[in-house]
Amino acid sequence: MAQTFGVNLRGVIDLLSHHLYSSPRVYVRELLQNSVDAVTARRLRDPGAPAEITIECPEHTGDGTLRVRDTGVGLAEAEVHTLLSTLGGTSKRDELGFARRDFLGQFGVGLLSCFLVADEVRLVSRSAAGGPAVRWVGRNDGTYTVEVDDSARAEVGTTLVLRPRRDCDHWAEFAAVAPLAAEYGSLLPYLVRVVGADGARAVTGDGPPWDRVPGEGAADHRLRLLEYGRETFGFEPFDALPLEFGAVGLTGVAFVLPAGAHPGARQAHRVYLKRMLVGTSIEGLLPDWAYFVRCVVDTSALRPTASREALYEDETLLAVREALGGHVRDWLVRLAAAEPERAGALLAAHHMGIKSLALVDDELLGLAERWLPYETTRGVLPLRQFRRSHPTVLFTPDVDEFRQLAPVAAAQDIGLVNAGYAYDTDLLRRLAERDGPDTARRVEPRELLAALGRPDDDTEVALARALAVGKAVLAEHDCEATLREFDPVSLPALLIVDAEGARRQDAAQLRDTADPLWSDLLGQLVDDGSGAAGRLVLNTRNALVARLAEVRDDALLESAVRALYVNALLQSHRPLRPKDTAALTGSFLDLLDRAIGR
Ligand SMILES: Nc1ncnc2c1ncn2[C@@H]1O[C@H](COP(=O)(O)OP(=O)(O)OP(=O)(O)O)[C@@H](O)[C@H]1O
Repeated sequence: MAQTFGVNLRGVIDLLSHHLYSSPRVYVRELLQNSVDAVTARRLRDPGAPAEITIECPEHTGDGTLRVRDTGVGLAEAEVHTLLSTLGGTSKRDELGFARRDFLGQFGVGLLSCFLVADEVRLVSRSAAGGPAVRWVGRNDGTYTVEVDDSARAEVGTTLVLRPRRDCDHWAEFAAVAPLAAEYGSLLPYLVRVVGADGARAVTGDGPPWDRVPGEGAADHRLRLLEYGRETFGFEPFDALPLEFGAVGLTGVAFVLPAGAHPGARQAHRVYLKRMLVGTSIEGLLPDWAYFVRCVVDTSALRPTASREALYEDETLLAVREALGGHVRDWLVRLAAAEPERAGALLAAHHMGIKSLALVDDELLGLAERWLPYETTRGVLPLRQFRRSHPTVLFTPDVDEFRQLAPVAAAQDIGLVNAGYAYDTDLLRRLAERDGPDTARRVEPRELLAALGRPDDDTEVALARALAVGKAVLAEHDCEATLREFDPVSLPALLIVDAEGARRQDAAQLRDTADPLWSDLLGQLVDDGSGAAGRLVLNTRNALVARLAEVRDDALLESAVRALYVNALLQSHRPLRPKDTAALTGSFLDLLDRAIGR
């Protein structure tokens, strides 16, 4: 026979009240929300009914309690049992169990948040549907009492009373409650007042601050939005984009950050659901690439999690995210057309997000090409400008490789673009897909070698000996020496290592240190390749290299070639292997010794 689960009430209440919510502060929100929903329910039947919610703090009540009074729909005796005293019991779901769109609550647990600050909650209520007034007392051990007392309350509505535990006194004080009520409820459509020792303070105002007030011009509205953004987020917005999506009942405003935000920075949006604040650092409202935009929105379509501290990740949230992302993107495209200079500055400030979007969006690809600055051999330029002088964009997918090759490439008038930062290589590949394979191509280091001139025969003969000695020395480093004449003359040697060669070098290094099993495997990798991994290109235009022709002492030649090799290796920013470090120390000390000894 099927049996039903037993429930440890105290445990469940403790779980829901203490572990669902992140802070006791939310009890203000939950009580406010219940009163708002009660007023809404009453007004659905009687649009002219009063709509007032008053929170009276202990400074006003004088007996240490906090009271929340509303002119809502009230509860009859039977409802007190089924709704108020039943965990998960709620009047805010329809027959099919779906949350009703008019109401803020839906889970039937919010009232338990009172037990974050009090052990007992009292309530008196009179239902708009008629019947006598009722008193209810609920305790955190899961017990409650109900009594009908028609004299308890004359008007329709509800008053909830709680006496904070001694350690929670401060949560009920006016100084805590008024700011909390204002934070959560300032946009609520009914009058909400908090009463302290000095009288009442209304926390609700004129509705969403982003709404255009009657008679307000577009320019004034914009200035007001910018001011609101400044106050809310503490930065001077680059721009403010009004948001309005009727389909998901969303209104609000998006603020664009002025300077570069970190792409990994958390998106922190201020989100209201049906005019009640959900949180000030809600994530996931915009696509990741739009990390430089912060929104304040109110929506009726999104769902909160049970704690009401985050948004439920559902289809609607996906649709909202896509719609908001599209809006920001369209704004960017419009800005680029109307105010190109401004757009350029903005794109440069947020290039990471724009680049990631450009990978999947042709229009943004165009903007990125036109505006985003790239490091090139002709200086820092947008790609479109670079392409005017170099129809084929040759790029290096690695920053170090660019640093090493750029001076030589520039001197030969070969245009090179540094595509070593995030998204750059993929972006250039997308350009090539869009405009044809000749648009952009990864430069092969050996290609650069082919562009460097060969020295004349006399120079080759004069340096043949140095080259022969160098060959033996460099073989230890899996490198070959070659003579070329090129600019800049100040550069004695250039080390060209292709990716495949570098891989073999790494494998060889590992093989020397790895255990036998790996050594075998790595050995195959190393043996697969043909020829040396690197090429030390000696610049015959350089005076030092030219003077190697006069050196007769082989030991000195060896040290000189070693020193040139290590110097070129350091310039390429590649890591030094142990034998490279040994070559650096050995050649340096030998040359120093010779210099001092002379
Ligand atoms: N001030 C009030 N006036 C009238 N009815 C109320 C009041 N407060 C609570 N209730 C009734 O008690 C029920 C349970 O309230 P509770 O706050 O626990 O959950 P909820 O508001 O339905 O959902 P949620 O957990 O999402 O807040 C409500 O659905 C409502 O019917």
